[in-house]
Formats: sequence, C-alpha cells, structure tokens
Amino acid sequence: MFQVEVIMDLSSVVIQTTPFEGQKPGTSGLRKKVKVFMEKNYTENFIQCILNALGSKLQGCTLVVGGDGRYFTKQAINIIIRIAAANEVAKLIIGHLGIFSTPAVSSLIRTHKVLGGIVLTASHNPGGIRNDFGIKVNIDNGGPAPDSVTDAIYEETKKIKEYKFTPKLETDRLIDNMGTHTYKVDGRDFVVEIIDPTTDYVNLMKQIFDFQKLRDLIRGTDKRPPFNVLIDSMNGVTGVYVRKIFVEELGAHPDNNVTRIVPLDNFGEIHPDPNLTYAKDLVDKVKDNPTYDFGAAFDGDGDRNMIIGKNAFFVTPSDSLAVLANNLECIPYFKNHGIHGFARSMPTAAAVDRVAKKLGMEMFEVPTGWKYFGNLMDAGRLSLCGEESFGTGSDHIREKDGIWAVLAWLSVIEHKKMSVEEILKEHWSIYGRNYFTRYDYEECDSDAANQMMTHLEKLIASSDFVGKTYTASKKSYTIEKADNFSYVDPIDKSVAKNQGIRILFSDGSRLIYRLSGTGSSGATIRLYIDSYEKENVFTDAQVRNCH
Ligand SMILES: O=P([O-])(O)O[C@H]1O[C@H](COP(=O)(O)O)[C@@H](O)[C@H](O)[C@H]1O
Ligand SMILES: [Mg+2]
Repeated sequence: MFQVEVIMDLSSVVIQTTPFEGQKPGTSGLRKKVKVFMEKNYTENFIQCILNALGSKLQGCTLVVGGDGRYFTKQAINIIIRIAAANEVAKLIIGHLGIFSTPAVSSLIRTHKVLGGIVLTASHNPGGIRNDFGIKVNIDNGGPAPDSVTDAIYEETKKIKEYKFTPKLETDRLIDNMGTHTYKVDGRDFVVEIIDPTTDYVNLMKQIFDFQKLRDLIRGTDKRPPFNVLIDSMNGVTGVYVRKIFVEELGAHPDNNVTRIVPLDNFGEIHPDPNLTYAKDLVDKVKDNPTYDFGAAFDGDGDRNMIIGKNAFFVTPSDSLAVLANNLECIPYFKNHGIHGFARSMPTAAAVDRVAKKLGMEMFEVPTGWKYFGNLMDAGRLSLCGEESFGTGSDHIREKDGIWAVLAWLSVIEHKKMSVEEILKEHWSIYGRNYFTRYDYEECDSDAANQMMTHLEKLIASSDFVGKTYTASKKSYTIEKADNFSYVDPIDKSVAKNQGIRILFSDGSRLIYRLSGTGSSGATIRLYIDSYEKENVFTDAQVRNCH
C-alpha cells in the first residue's frame, strides 16, 4: 500500500456528444456486446448519465467501482475515473485489478457508508471481446438501483449533449497496485483508492458463519471424516474469494476441493452460469468421483449459486431457499439478528411459502430482480430471500450472494450431520414438494416474442378461461386465476406492472410466461412450471412436470 500525492492541478473539459438509442437498463443494469460499449462515446455517455441522475448528491460523494473482471473492465474503469473526477466526485474505491464480486460491492457500500457503486458485469453472460459487458448502478443501501433510478438514468441517456472529462488524469496501470492516489482536479481534491477486493467481504463472512465449525467439516475431525467439496468458480470473479475463504480459511485442498478459481477476462470461453447445462463440468466431476459429497458453482460476478450433493444430486434454487428458511438456526448471524420474514420472486416455486406458513413468518412475492427485495430488508421485514434463477441471499447485504449460499448450506450440513440428499428428502416429506422446471427459448425475434405475450394476455382475459379444467397423468388442473403480475411495494408503494403472465391452478400449481430482462440481444422467453405434490415427492422433476 502506498500514498501518492499528485500536486499538478488537472483541469476538466466538456466534450460534446449525442444520445445513443437503447441505453435502457434491464433487470440488472445495461448489458450489451463489448463492441457496443467500445463505440465512441457509448460508455462515456452512459457513465455521465448515471452521474447526472444522482443529481445534487453527486458533489463530494464516494463511489465503489469494480466488477467481474471481464473484457473491457479496465477500459471502463479508466473512463469512470476521468468522468467522475470531472463531475466533482470526491473519491472512488476501486478493487485491485478492477475486481469486485457483486456481493462484495454491496458489502463495501454498506461498510463504508457511501453513496453507491458502479458494478461492471454482465453476470452470467459470456465475456471476451466478442461477448457481453455490463454496467449496473447500486444505491446507498448496497442494492441494485430501483426502477425510479434506472428510469431517471434512461431519461438522461435520451437527451445527453455533453460529458465532463479529465483527459490528463493518468489512469494507465492505476488499478494494478493497491494504494491511495490523491489528485487536484479543477482545484478540488479527488482520491482514488485501490483496495484488496476480498478483505471486507471475508470479514463479513466471518461475522455471519462459524468458520471453526466449517473448517472442521471440510478438514474432518476425530469424530467425522472430511466432507469432500468441489467448489467451481467457472473462471469468474469468485475465484479470488474462494481461494481466501475455502482454501486459506477453511482448509480446502487447492487441487481437489476448488476448481477454475483464476478469474479470466473471457471466462475461458465458457458460459459462466451455474446451472445443470453450463456447469456440466462440475456436475460430471462430482458424478464421476463418488468421494465428492458436495459441489457448488457460481456465476461470473458471484451472486448466483448452484448446489449439488453426492452423485450430483441437484438442489433447485427454490428448494434451496426453502431448506435454508427451515434451518436458519444453524447460522450464527440469524441468532444475533433475528428472522424477520421471507420472500421469493414471482416465478420461484412456492416451497418457501410453506415454511413461512409453518414458522408464522411474513412472506412476500416480488417481481423478478433482486432490487425488489431491498426496501423490505431496509424496513426490517425480510431476512432471507431467493429466486429460481439461482439466487439466494439474506439481509447481510442487498445483493444475492453465491459464496454466502454455499457457506449457509455447509452450516446446515455441519449442524444436521446429514447429506444434501437426506436433507432434501426430509424436507419434502414434511412439506410436500414443489416440482419446478424452467424452459428458456433464447435469441427469439423480439417483435414475435412481444406478440406472443400480447396473445397470451388476450387469452387469459377471455371470459371462459378461468374455471377451465385440464387433465394430465390422471390428475386434473382447474384454472383458478390468471393475470399479468403486478406488484405494489409495501414500503414505498411504487408499482411494477407487466411482470409476467401467471396461470394459477386450484391445487397451487402454476404456469408462468415471462420475457427475460438480462439478455444483450433479441428476446428470451421463459416458461416456468411449478406443480405441487403432497405425497408423491420422489419423482424426477422433468418427468413429473412433462406429464
Ligand atoms: O443476471 P443476474 O445474476 O444479475 O440476475 C438478474 O437477473 C435475474 C433474472 O434474469 P431474467 O430477467 O433473465 O429472468 C434476476 O432474477 C436477478 O435478480 C437479477 O439480479
Ligand atoms: Mg450474477
């Protein structure tokens, strides 16, 4: 660590620009192909619009900046530094080499009590020069910006005429070394602090979990053999955190217990998305080696997770949420902070609702997007939430958190002294099972996808739709209700409309159609099937839901 005092007084300049079409943030920030972000002024415009949308809070503020290290991260950071300096931002806290996982940004914003952050990621979308980049804004609670903020940014992008820039501020290799750099820009102090991306986050995890118990689980003790894990970072940002937490703190073996833990700017040409399709490598390794008791994978920016047990026994994200909800006493954090309610996104299977009911907890159903959980957490009404899209998290931060989810699962396993499969089977025999499947239709024509949604909307509005009965595999399903999901935030009363077509059946089963908000081109249609069984709980979900 070092301090650099740059005495020279730098001046900012104003550069003329014109708006770009389509700079509308999606579910989780602006995601486009790298080559789009590389167009002259494209990234500069968007950054200036973010700062414009911050309004009077901008002057003298501190922002956290970093991301999953994908291609174009360094170039984007250099642009952010020069634009922030010219716009009277007082300080940027940036991860060494530009690296911060999304959960780490959320944590840093909270621990440093700063105005917000700029997260450079396209999450699970492939990286590299031919693939995706993304820019996302987080607000002062550490969470993704709500619609009101992203709408304001979008409005700015439609009318931008100029951006401010500090051309002589030398950014070359700035993020390669940790330390504090102080500049004079237009007579004001401007500070860039480059920090270790792991320190704050590792400390947070140590406060939440019992690291000694987790170490005993992984290393084994006189009384129990080592619990053999395989943690797969999929060449994404979690690699640096996995090395610190699993290898250095918890004693996992660097060759046998962790894999793909060096972040690569193209994720090694894979799709860094932890699911059965894209994390097949992990699934195969755990299947082929019966000594593995557990496997987990994360996405590019570290907020998603997938959990599998011995023989690659798969835990759906919806079940993962329900199991954790049922076992929070295994995690020290919740003993200290209490448990204040659960939530899930609308398409997520309703397994957690049953746990909430049994425990007498408040339960919320929100639109897809982690940003919808923030207000409830800030109001002290939500402790644990999750999404079918491989997101699980708690009110320790305001993002979903992949590493947290794995440590939570290991805490439950340590406490219950049961395997992943045993835990799931016990859960289903108590609560019944929500069989869940999702089908994705990617890169569809956008107009055609929109027409399909319009058609569905008309269909569910027809007078004889509700009450219709369908029979499949000797079971009858009667439509009880159908709508296009809309949500009124219980805290600030903001309204989110058109969040997906829901067809709800009288036994609690559901069919949901929605357009994804995270792609970078074309449309992705998602079809979700959630079907509840009280008794028949041990069938394959694909088989069950295809009937
Ligand atoms: O991409 P991430 O990991 O930030 O995940 C993002 O998108 C997911 C949905 O994606 P889609 O709109 O494609 O269904 C959301 O569930 C999640 O809260 C959001 O952060
Ligand atoms: Mg992600």
